[in-house]
Amino acid sequence: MDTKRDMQQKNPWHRKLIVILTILFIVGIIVIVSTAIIQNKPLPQKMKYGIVLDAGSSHTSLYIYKWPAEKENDTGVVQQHHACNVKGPGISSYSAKTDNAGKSLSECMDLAKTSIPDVRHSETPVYLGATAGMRLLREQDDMASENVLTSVANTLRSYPFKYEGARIITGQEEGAYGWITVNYLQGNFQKNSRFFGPFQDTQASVTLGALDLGGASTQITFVPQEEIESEENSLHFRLYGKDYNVYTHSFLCYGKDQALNLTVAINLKIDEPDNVQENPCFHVGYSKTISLKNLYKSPCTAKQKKNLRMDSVVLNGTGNASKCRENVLKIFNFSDCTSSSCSFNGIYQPHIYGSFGAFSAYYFVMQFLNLTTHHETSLAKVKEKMEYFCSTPWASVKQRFPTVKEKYLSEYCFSGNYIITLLENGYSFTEDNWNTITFIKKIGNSDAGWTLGYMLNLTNMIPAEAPSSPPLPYGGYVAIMVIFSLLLLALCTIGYIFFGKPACNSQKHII
Ligand SMILES: Nc1nc2c(ncn2[C@@H]2O[C@H](COP(=O)(O)OP(=O)(O)OP(=O)(O)O)[C@@H](O)[C@H]2O)c(=O)[nH]1
Ligand SMILES: [Ca+2]
Repeated sequence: MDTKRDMQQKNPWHRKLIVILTILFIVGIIVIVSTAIIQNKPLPQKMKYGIVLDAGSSHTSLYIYKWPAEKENDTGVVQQHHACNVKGPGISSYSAKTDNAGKSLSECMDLAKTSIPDVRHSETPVYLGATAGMRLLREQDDMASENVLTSVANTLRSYPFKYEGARIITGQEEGAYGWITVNYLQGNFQKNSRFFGPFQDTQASVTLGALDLGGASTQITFVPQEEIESEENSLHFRLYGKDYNVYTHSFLCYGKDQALNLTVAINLKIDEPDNVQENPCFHVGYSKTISLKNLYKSPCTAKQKKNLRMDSVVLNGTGNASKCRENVLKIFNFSDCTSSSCSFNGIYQPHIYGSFGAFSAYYFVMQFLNLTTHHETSLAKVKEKMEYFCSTPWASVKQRFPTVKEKYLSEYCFSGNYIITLLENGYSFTEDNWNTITFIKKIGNSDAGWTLGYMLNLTNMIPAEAPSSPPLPYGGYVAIMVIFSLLLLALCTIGYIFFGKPACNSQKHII
């Protein structure tokens, strides 16, 4: 009995109960904290997908984008998942056999079907946007352009995706969406764009201008320092709570393929001896016969049509970069400016301002010519390199680059000189601001181009206002939970030490 009483005095039942309760309490806290942490841990994310087909003048590309479903409106979350180059020419080349335009897309569309999970197919939007090649075909033959669009639409509808339309986008849209793409990918809209009470800065963040050089048209888009004078070149955006006034212009016929045709046509002399044109934009030893029917077929060159007795002309390269630029310059008209400043052909352009990203053919050409590292390459150096490259005989060029497609290789001399002329004489870039241009293909994993901006806009993924509060990052959440539970534990221990013991003692007395 004494031993039992001793035991009871040493280890009274309520003391045991307190210990058990404390253990249960601590275990409970651990369970609650762990559950809360696990619940808040980003679960395997549900991804959404979108498909955009860029039906350009020279070829069609299909882009698949993906983004986490819950973060739809955060900037910078949409990424390129996959890209596919359609075999064959652009859809406008199928004007005589319009059924084949749709068929040409099947291979890439089949690929899209396998690269997007089946369960997502029905909710995945698919858009086709056609650019300058189709704008020209519509000018030439409205019916044929309609038939081509019907053909591609029928093919797209035959897939399990959510068909959202096939249309010719305007040059203004092409410029605008290219600008949105590069700035979205650069994260420029995100910078300082969260909404913190009434003090949000509505001043637009610094953005990157967009230079796009296609086969049939070219776009320039940027936020100028001065006010934009012409409404038709002006875009107003409110993105993430900031206002942007953007200048854009698309020059139809000034893509590099149409510009080459235009340069040949303008420099063609009626009394060309033996139907031969000495052409400084091609290498010495290079010779190419072009049919005049083809040359004048496009609305871009139709106005240049001369009364020639011959059917074709032979272009014989003379390989001279500065003479090439003199020839190219003739396709630009620098008179007839009715605004305070113009680029060319009487088109208003504010002064060049800020930094630029130049993509598409700007990149293909400058990358091949090794002229993309502009920080070391001045405009004078670029011209010097062009002089050397163009004067290299065609046989040597071919020998040096045996794997490069002959069509591309033969045109780099023209293309490089065209790019210099367009940027320097057309848009008024100078030696001083040449280094503000970066030649880019991709930003992160995504290609620079208008397609991403087009999809972001059509799926309403860029909100006008900034998200109201920054979400707590996962790490921060874990830290807060741990600190909170440690505090609770400390309080518990203190409580037990100060109040638990006297309570035990007093109970001891009672018993
Ligand atoms: N060197 C080189 N040239 C290319 C390559 N891909 C396309 N091009 C050429 O670059 C020019 C522009 O190509 P894109 O930007 O695809 O033009 P596009 O979208 O078809 O034409 P637009 O409808 O005017 O935008 C065309 O003359 C193409 O033939 C490439 O990989 N290397
Ligand atoms: Ca293009």
